[in-house]
Amino acid sequence: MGSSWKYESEKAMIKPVGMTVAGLDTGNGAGGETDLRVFEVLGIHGVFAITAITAQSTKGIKDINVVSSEFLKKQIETLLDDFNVEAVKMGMIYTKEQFQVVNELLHDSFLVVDPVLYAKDGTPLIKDVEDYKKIILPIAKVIAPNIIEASAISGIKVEKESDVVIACKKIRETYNIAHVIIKGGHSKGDFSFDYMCNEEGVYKIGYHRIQAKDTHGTGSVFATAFTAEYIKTKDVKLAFRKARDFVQSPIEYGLNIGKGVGPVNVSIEIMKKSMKYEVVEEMRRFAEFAENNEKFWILIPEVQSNLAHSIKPEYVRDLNDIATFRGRIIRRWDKKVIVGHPVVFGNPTHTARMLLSIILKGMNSTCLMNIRYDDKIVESFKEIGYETVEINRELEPSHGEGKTMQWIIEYISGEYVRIPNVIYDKGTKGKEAMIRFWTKNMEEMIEALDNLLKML
Ligand SMILES: Nc1ncnc2c1ncn2[C@@H]1O[C@H](COP(=O)(O)OP(=O)(O)O)[C@@H](O)[C@H]1O
Ligand SMILES: Cc1ncc(COP(=O)(O)O)c(N)n1
Repeated sequence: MGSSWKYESEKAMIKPVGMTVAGLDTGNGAGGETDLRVFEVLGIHGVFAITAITAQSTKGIKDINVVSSEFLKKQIETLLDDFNVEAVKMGMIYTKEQFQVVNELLHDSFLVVDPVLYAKDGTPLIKDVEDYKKIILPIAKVIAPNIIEASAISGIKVEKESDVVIACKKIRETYNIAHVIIKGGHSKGDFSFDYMCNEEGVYKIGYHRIQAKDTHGTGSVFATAFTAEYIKTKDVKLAFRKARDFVQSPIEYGLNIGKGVGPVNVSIEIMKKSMKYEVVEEMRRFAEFAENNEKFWILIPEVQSNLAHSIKPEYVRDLNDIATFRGRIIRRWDKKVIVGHPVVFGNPTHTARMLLSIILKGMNSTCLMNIRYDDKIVESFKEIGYETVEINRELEPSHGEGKTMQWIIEYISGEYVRIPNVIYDKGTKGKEAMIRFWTKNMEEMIEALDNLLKML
């Protein structure tokens, strides 16, 4: 090694390439630059031929500067000359001359068309609509209108489920498009249903409709995710399923930025994954602390302990965002403490449930451990400066397994503005007395327990 080491360039990476032909949204909520982010998140190298620059924010479109058809042609030719473009997503495209360029250069491509007739604020994003229908639609392999666009393209007013299927079939037959997807974001009901119809039949996918304000870009994200998944699998049905699944979290975690309709949160899932990795690392650090501290066994009750640790509280939605040790934290006969790896998310333990309830009450909490009940331990927590609260388990109504932790937190939050960090009960028939201790982060958890153990 040493000076003889050299960079192994043979290991250079490759990625499939997808193209977006779209407008630029200066507010980065929809349009081509959002498509590039979707491609990136889904493992595709995105390239972008730009049709128009919109002066746009969450408040809407103020102006449009159309790129000449000659320059659009230059861009697409330049990209096709160099990259192996496996599929093309098309969003905003404005003039008849631009349609002709696309027809000339991309008629053989796997073209996924998002017919963005109007932006959310009502601004037309396609000027020469009749020419668009004649020139662009017949070369599309897939088209993905929302119900308003589907009505305009098919001439059938799409309101009920049966209208969707009729419009789907009519668009398919009129323009000879292999796969027509009608998106249900603008319809009503508890579920947002999307339909795809092709030669083989009609497929319907429904996800819970999220009561969301910040939905700018849903259509761009769906069509680009579809294109990316098609590039990876070459399977239209699978791409439809995966794209639909992909848009749900970005809508759920929509960004409340700007004064209008905020953008959807494209990178939320990779962000959550990287937060989960940090959680795993911190759990490992905790395990080392617990196994190496000679007095740690003092804290472990008969039922054994566990530590629940979550990603940042504002990102927590359910138990899947909270980790625990699958094998708990165990005190052996010889007082040795063993941490039962692995770290798992979504395990419905008491500690995870209680942490979730505390987080959902708005506390800035990410760690919770259950600790053996002992007067001395409670007193030591007080001495360190933590607020404590005693719960009388006799007051608990009968509500079956799995509800106790939620009940405890409901009960406390009825009495306290801020949920105390130390919550204990002296047990009841068949239930061991227990202390539950939460902190804002792992740093604080380890420091507090270290100090506590020095006092015992
Ligand atoms: N409030 C919502 N809850 C869940 N899914 C939604 C919601 N709004 C839109 N979607 C989904 O987002 C995708 C884009 O749909 P839509 O909003 O109809 O498109 P567009 O942005 O073109 O108007 C579809 O898969 C649709 O089901
Ligand atoms: C450049 C550009 N392309 C597409 C849309 C549609 O997006 P939405 O339907 O979310 O407004 C947009 N507003 N701007």
